[in-house]
Formats: sequence, structure tokens, C-alpha cells
Amino acid sequence: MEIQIPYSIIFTFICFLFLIRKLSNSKKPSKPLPPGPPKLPLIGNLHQLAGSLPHRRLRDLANKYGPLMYLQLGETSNVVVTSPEIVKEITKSHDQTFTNRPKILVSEILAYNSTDMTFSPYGSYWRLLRKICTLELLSVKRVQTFRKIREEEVSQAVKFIGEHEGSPVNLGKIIPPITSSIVARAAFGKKTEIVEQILSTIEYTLEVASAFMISDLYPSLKSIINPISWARYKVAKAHRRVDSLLDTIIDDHKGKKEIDVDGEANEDLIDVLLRVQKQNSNNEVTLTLENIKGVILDIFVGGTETAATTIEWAMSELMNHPEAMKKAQAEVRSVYGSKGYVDESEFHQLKYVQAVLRETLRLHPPGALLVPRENSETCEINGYEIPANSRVLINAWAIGRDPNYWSEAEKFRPERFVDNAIDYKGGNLEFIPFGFGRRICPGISFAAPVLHLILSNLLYHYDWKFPKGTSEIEMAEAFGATVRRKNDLCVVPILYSANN
Ligand code: HEM
Repeated sequence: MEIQIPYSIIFTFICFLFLIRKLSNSKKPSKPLPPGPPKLPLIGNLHQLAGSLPHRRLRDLANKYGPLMYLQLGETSNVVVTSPEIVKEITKSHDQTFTNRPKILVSEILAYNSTDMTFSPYGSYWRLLRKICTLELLSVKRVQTFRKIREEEVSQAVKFIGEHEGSPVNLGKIIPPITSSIVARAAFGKKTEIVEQILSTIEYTLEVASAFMISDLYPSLKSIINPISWARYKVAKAHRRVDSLLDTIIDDHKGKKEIDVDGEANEDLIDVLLRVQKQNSNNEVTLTLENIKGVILDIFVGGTETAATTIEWAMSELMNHPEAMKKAQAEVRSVYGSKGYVDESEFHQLKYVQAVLRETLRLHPPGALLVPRENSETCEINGYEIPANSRVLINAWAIGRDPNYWSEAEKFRPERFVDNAIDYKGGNLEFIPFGFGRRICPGISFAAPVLHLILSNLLYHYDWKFPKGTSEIEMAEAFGATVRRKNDLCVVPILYSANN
């Protein structure tokens, strides 16, 4: 929370205003609200979330109050969904109603007043962005053009690890730069000093922005709170820096000669967006420079930490499950044999590695509560009224561990995904690490080869040992932009040779 002692008098005044407004506006819903824990005046259920990881706390509360639960956080209505049946009900009967995103401070500042793809409201503009993403930016064909970038970045990291052979390396520091370099080169063509500055500023901005913003909990008072919010000031300042760095890069791209001899095959994502902007210039809905910057930021935020976090959890689980580690290594080593490196040509043969990644995403979805949705109108689910503009949190983490759907739900058992058609593309609502419905993550085809390539290379080139004095990787979590490892992931690489 950003409230600090010097603001306490102002805060008391705000609470008073809020209470008066609340009392004068209150009206009764026609159907009951979903069950939920008892609330306190002014703060509602906020105190029930304090002090523990939100996805775990919400699962515990859902065990008590049910899979459709109502929470009042500050003055906002929140609905928490913790079962595939309710997700199904949403997609079947209220698909369009639940396709909005709430307007929060971060989306206003970082996402150019919610005009990026992640936060823009459902409508013709969002559909245009989505179409550009599906057909142009993140299509399988486009992602394929980045294969060389992926292979170069991963091979550099493998070499770097080799230089530390036999001593502990912190994978938590090695893996994130791989995913951000891949995204940076795909987006900007090359990794320059300016790109490095953008990456570090985005990282800092997300860190500050992932704290709760008090005005998101009391939206009706934001004109009073925002001007005095220190966190808001810091996020806005960092964003201005990213914005001007992006301007510089886009100007450079505009100065580039028209498509070179290799044509579209050589375009980076900024080239693509500038081309699409031109092609769309006479349409009813067009792309502005700000829209382009918003989409590029989406791709950075969506595509870097999520993938890095997944690999870190996969390696942590494999370290703690030596049988699964052996099986995965044996598979990669038998498929790539004496080739000496892992490229993308044989991925279709890596069935067990794929199962390891799925099992990791089941137990550790990076977006444990997905990205919040908002229902555009009041509706009824299972006999309960969901007030319009409620924030809808889907606990994908808890759904992936629901013992009604998964045997030995808390155990890491990749075998469950071998020869099993369950996948994460939105058709199996008990497994939704990439979300579901119209807002499902558009970056799956970008993420999948990155995840496979990094993990397979780590498994092919090295055997992994615990650092001296340890025999287990602890699995504590930290909640932020993603649910990532709380502590470093230190492991010892031993170079593998087929003659060992
Ligand atoms: C392991 C990797 C990833 C995971 C687990 C992940 C997960 C998610 C989730 C849970 C959502 C919200 C879906 C919903 O509301 O139902 C989402 C949305 C989104 N993701 Fe991803 N993502 C990943 C990688 C990527 C990549 C690589 C990109 C881009 C290159 C990307 C771009 C986006 C965008 C733009 C949205 C917003 C879509 C919209 O609101 O229409 N993601 N992602």
C-alpha cells in the first residue's frame, strides 16, 4: 500500500467522503450476490487478503464460500471464480459480457489510457488489434521468422553456463535475459543500448506498478488520491522515459528504406506495425503512434517474464523429481543424439519435454489469477447476481490443482500429459494458464518454441546437481506481475558428454 503516515489525515477525510457517498448510493440487488466472507465498513474484505499470497488466500476462501465468491475490496465489486464449471458458464452464456478489462491506474498510465491490446475495452478497436496480432505479429508464420534469433540467444546462454561448469549458477539471473533478448530482437531488430534502457525501465516500472494502488480500490475518489500518490508519480515518470525511448526507436524504423530484398520475411515487429498502420490509414479504425507503442509494450510485458518464470519453475520441479529429470534428458539426448546442439527441427518428437512444460504450467501458471476481466452488464450466474462492472478474477492456479479434476493434484507428474489431448488453448477449462475465450493469450505460438528451446537445451547439454550442502530446491513463491520464485535458483551444471 502506498499510503504513508504524512497522508493519514487526508486518508481519514477521504474515508469520510466515501462513507457519505456510499450511504447515499446504496441499492439492493434483485438476486443475492454470490456468497463471500463477512466484510468490514469502508475496507470490505481487504483485510482478508492481507499478509498471504493472493491466489492461495483466495483458494482457501473459495474452499469455504464456494467456487463463485463475492468480495468487496475497498469500494469495488469483485467476483472470484474457482471452478471450470463457472468458467464454462461464463463462456457459454455470457461470453461477450465478460470480455472487458477493468480500468486500473496501471492500465491508464502504462497502457496509454487502456489503448493497448491487454487493457482496451472489448469493441471494434480491440478486434482490430487482435486481428493484427493473430494475422501479422504473432502468427505461426511470423514467429517462424524469429527462429534464428531464438537459437542464437539460447546458444549464447548455453555457452555462458558452460563457462561456470562445476560451480553453482543462478538460473534466476540467466534465464530472464534470454527471453527478454529474444523479444527485444523480434520487436526491434537488434539489441542496442537504447533497447537495454527500455528493458531495465520496463522492469523497474512493473516492480513499482505491481503494488496495490489505493485509487484502484476507491475509483470514485481517484481525482483526490491520484495527485498525491507517490507510487503513481514514480510509475508515470518511468513510463515517460520508456515512451521517449520508444519514440527514438520508432523514428529510426521510419527512416529505414522500404522493405528490403527479403521483403516481409525480414521485418521486425515495429516494421510490421508501421506497415499495418499505413495499410489501415483509410479505414474507420486506425492505429496511432501511441497504439503502436502500447502493443509493443504488451509484447514485452506479456512475453518476457511469463516465459522465464515458467522455465525456472520447470527446472525447480525437475531438480526435485530426479526420475522426471532423467526421462526428459534421455528423450532430448536420444532425439538430438550426436548433433551437438538442440534446434527447433525435432520439437514434435519431444513428447515428454512437452509434458513437463504442461505440468509446470498446471502447477505454476505465471498469471495465477489471469488478467482481470470485467462484466459489462449485470448478469445472473448459478442464481446469483453479478453486478455490472465487477472485477472478475479467475483463479487459474487453484483450478489447475482442483482434486475433482486432477488425480494427485498437488504432485508434479508430467506423465499425466503424455498421450493426453488436454492442452492449454482454451478447450479444456480445467487447464487455463493462457486464459480462455476471446481474450485468451494471443502469444501462445510465440511462447511455445521459446519454452521448448530453452528447456531442451538446458537438459541436453548439462546434468544438474544441487549446490554443496543442499538436497532440494525450495519452492517459495513471490506474487507480482507473475507468480515467480521467491528465491534464487542456484544449481550446478555438469557438462554432459555421450561418452560419460
Ligand atoms: C508462458 C507464457 C505466457 C503465459 C502463461 C501467458 C498468459 C496470459 C494470460 C493468462 C492472459 C490473459 C488471458 C485471459 O484474460 O483469458 C494473457 C493475455 C495476453 N498475453 Fe500472454 N502469456 C504468455 C506469453 C505471451 C507472449 C509471448 C505474448 C506476446 C508475444 C503475450 C501477449 C499477451 C497479450 C497481448 C495478452 C492480452 C490479450 C487480450 O487482452 O486480448 N503473452 N497471457
